[in-house]
Amino acid sequence: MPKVLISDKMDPQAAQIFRDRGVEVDEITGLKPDELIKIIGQYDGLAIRSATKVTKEIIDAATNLKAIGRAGIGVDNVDIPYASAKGIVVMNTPFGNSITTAEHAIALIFALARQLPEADASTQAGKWEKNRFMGVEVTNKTLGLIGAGNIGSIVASRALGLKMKVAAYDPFLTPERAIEMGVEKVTLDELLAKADFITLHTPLTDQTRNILSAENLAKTKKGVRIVNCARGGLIDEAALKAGLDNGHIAGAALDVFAVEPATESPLFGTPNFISTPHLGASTSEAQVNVALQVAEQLSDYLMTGGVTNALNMPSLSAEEAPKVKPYLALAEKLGSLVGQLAHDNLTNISVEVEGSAAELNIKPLTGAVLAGIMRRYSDTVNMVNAPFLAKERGIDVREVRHDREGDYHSLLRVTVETSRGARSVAGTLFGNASPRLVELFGIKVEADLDGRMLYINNNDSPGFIGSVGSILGSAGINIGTFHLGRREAGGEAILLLSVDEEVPQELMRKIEALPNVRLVRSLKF
Ligand SMILES: NC(=O)C1=CN([C@@H]2O[C@H](COP(=O)(O)OP(=O)(O)OC[C@H]3O[C@@H](n4cnc5c(N)ncnc54)[C@H](O)[C@@H]3O)[C@@H](O)[C@H]2O)C=CC1
Ligand SMILES: O=C(O)C(=O)COP(=O)(O)O
Repeated sequence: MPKVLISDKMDPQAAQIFRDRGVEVDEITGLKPDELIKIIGQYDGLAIRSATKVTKEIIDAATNLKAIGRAGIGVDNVDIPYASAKGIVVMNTPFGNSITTAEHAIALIFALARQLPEADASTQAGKWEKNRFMGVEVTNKTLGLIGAGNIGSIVASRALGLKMKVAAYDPFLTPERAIEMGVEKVTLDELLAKADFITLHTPLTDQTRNILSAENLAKTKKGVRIVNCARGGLIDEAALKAGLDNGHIAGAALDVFAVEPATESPLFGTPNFISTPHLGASTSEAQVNVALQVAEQLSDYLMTGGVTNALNMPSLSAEEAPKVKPYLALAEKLGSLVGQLAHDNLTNISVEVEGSAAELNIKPLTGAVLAGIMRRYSDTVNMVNAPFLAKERGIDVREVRHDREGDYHSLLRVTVETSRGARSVAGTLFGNASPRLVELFGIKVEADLDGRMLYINNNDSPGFIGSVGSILGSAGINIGTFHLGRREAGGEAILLLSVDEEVPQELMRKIEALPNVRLVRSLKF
């Protein structure tokens, strides 16, 4: 039974879903990194929010971990490249808390416009400072939206409802989408120059880090009010403090900080500064959404192989997964066969599907083929990290889907470029379930690729099979299955044998020394 650790505070429905789906679950929150390192090795899945930092050290200790599920959106607390290299799927729940976070941004816009927290504190202190708290209307003001994705779009629609004008800066926002959203697409400098309010809704990346730098804050309109419900690190906090102190910035509201938990900050106590402790996603509705989703996604992956919302792997629905699974096994076996036989540095790999295989999602199949091929470099390779390893090695991967009907109801073909030209292997599923090789380097040969095998490439000649059989037999090596194929009578032939134990080197050399032998290889599946 797979085992999952919930390491951040999550709605209890998450644990219930894991149990209902047959996944064992522990809920231990507030672990320090060294405490997490000690226990993470026993888990197949890890469910987190933003508090758990999944660093290289944690991943190195996570020797059984197959998937990390983020109950929320931002995954900057997970070292995704390292998780990918270790073959761990990283998933998030990209929509579950977006309305809630957008609403928090709108709440902070109003809180700034009317200085609600300070007015509240003053009133409750018995001061009744009616004249101190002069606010501004948001109607007809320009909201500068940095990042117009899921949350940014919801903020824009709410702001338009409040009769604000919305100017959006997002390099990936198309003019058509901007029209559909009812926003003006602008450059960052245009936004800084015209916005009365600025709200940030981008992930934290190398491009967005410090996007509101001291230099950019200086380009803003005097009296600007700034909201950040996205990620700390997008704003230069020291420059923000200076802007508030010198009156250029009329107000700022931060839900997120460069260092969290932010228990101290030069910003604390600054007039017109509002803060909340990373509450953007904290509503009962959003927390139920993300908890249910993450538990379902992780259980699907661990129990059926279904992949949803993964950031480092193609999606595969839970319905599709059982259909694709036998093809994944076939794809991996064909990849492994090619990897073991073509010893060149492979630079071009093509994966072709036809018949019923052509109706499937080809991406996971390609991942499995690559995993099979790359296994000769590393035994920790899997469908998640294989495409990354292939890319790292500069391998060009092509996927081809044929509509044509061939000799088989479905066919998967893997072709690699070698110094001796293109070499290709093909296979099918028997009874829709058992992977079967049907062609090896242009020669028709039907074989199961299982366990230990011996590949012999020879010139077709009488008595050859008998000599191989007697070499193995006299050494007490049992032959399980025997598969033959040849180009034409007397031409190039292939012998694929399954053997019950490893064939020692001296026997391999004996077979190599037989007349008409071109190549002998020991294979393992
Ligand atoms: N405070 C909180 O509790 C929460 C914070 N968030 C954060 O909100 C942020 C936005 O989330 P979503 O809208 O769901 O993400 P999203 O991926 O849907 O949208 C992000 C947008 O940023 C844009 N973008 C990327 N690079 C950019 C750049 N250099 N300049 C301008 N725009 C750029 C993208 O094109 C995309 O449209 C994320 O950082 C997420 O972690 C999300 C949920 C809760
Ligand atoms: O979903 C996100 O990106 C968030 O920032 C929410 O963080 P949280 O789950 O509340 O720790």
